[in-house]
Amino acid sequence: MNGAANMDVVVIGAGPAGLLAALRAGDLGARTALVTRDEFGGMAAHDGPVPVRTLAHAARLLRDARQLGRYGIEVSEPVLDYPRLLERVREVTGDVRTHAALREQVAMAGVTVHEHAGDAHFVDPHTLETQHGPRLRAEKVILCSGGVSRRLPIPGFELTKTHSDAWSLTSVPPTMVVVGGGATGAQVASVFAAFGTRVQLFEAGARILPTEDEDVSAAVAESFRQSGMGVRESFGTIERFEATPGGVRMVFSRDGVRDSVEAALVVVAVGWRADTSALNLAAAGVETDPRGFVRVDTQLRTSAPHIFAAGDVTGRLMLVPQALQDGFVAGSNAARAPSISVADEVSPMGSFTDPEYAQAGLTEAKARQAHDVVVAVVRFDSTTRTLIDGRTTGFCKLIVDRATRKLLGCHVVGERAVDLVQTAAIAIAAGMRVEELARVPLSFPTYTGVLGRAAAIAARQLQVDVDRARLAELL
Ligand SMILES: Cc1cc2nc3c(=O)[nH]c(=O)nc-3n(C[C@H](O)[C@H](O)[C@H](O)COP(=O)(O)OP(=O)(O)OC[C@H]3O[C@@H](n4cnc5c(N)ncnc54)[C@H](O)[C@@H]3O)c2cc1C
Ligand SMILES: NC(=O)c1ccc[n+]([C@@H]2O[C@H](COP(=O)([O-])OP(=O)(O)OC[C@H]3O[C@@H](n4cnc5c(N)ncnc54)[C@H](O)[C@@H]3O)[C@@H](O)[C@H]2O)c1
Repeated sequence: MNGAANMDVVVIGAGPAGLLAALRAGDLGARTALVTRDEFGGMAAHDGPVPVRTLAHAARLLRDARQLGRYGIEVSEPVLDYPRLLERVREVTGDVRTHAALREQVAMAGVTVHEHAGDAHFVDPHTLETQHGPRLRAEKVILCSGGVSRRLPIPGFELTKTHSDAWSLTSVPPTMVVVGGGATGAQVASVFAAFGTRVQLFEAGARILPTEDEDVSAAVAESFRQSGMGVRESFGTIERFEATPGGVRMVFSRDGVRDSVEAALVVVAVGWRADTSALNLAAAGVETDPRGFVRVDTQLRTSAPHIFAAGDVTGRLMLVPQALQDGFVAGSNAARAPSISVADEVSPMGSFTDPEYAQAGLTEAKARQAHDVVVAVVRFDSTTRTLIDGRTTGFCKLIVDRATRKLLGCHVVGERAVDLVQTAAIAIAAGMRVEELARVPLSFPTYTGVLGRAAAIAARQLQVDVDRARLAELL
């Protein structure tokens, strides 16, 4: 109709959720089209984890270089050439794009891909138009349009930046205020502090990283402060932003007392909202929840029965592995009668700050709400590998159910926290008892060994397998 190509399934957005949704629908034999505003890979590949992790890697290299003297290696003070670092970021995102296995698989599944199509929007519940691409008629639609930084309705907000502006800076700013101490804000603050920027991190809530275990928030804040970063929690309410000769001033107040802070750059990272403004969801009868995310049921069906949604646009756990799982579920359910649901699986997550932090399973506070728990903590200043590497900041905390002896949660601050926590996630997913984990002869001396030691300490507290567990306590 009206020259529109007829498809069984149209997927909007080629981030991780959209790629998996299109691949799955194509694999199941549905005539599938994938339309995306810009490039294949979405925010994840071009503006999120891949480029930000590249900046974080540069920050790590600087840290490592500054440690060389401790190991008898004399070099001059490292100097960062920011434009060259951005070249490296472009090279990495290009390589990831070229080698993305999903591109080939999507093509092999017979999916028609429309890259750089501009914004897609609904004309009616089954018809979509794109700015630069085709008009499509779809039996089923899967919304995978991701999210964008939340804006604050505050005078002068247009003077502020987001993490995305890192890609267009020509040099490292001398000073920076970061507003919002969640995963994005903490990462931006940590990376630019390592690059030599004097950073002040402002968090409205009582602690930075509010979804992490309380001990993790406290330890990361303490490390940030020790490194010279200003960390202001419960700082009050922002009144306005103003331009100054040297940058931007943020005026805020707390308990009736007005204060201000000024920096060359103010970066705001106060959360993520669904990227739905261009979609004209009203024409399709798709409802959003009070936070503005697309409302879905466990089979990822929206309020319109033939339209599904997956990934960040739903506002559930906003991470790449979850986007991929969502994509699989939505692609399966769109291509055939809805039959599978999103599972409530253990979701390891963490961030590449200095120090790194990561979690799998429940925080201690949440675990205590429903379980009688045993908690074992191993500090990084007492374990062999961390001492060898001179990385003695941090800890590994294991939370175990006293009755079942199963692992409920693992929280790590310190070097390689994100990798260490993966092993805990495997143990949690496998339903291992803590003494079983303590018995695994982990390699020595390793960061994962710290987890073995925490498991051994917990087993001793539970008085199980005490003699064998003692072996792991050497790690
Ligand atoms: C700074 C930062 C760091 C992060 N680090 C990590 C990390 O280390 N690990 C991790 O797991 N997660 C991380 N995340 C989160 C992760 O990037 C997201 O959870 C993930 O990208 C979500 O995938 P998605 O497919 O839902 O959406 P996206 O990756 O956002 O893709 C959505 C795509 O849809 C397109 N689109 C939007 N609207 C339209 C339209 N109307 N028409 C056509 N196309 C449209 C967009 O242009 C985009 O290409 C990070 C996020 C940020 C911001
Ligand atoms: N490494 C990673 O895995 C990674 C990195 C970045 C983002 N992400 C994902 O992206 C999503 C968005 O992350 P985010 O950090 O942008 O948002 P977020 O919602 O996780 O954190 C926003 C922070 O800003 C604070 N805040 C809110 N309003 C404020 C205000 N007016 N002034 C000061 N502070 C205010 C909040 O209390 C919170 O701490 C998260 O779900 C996260 O999982 C993941």
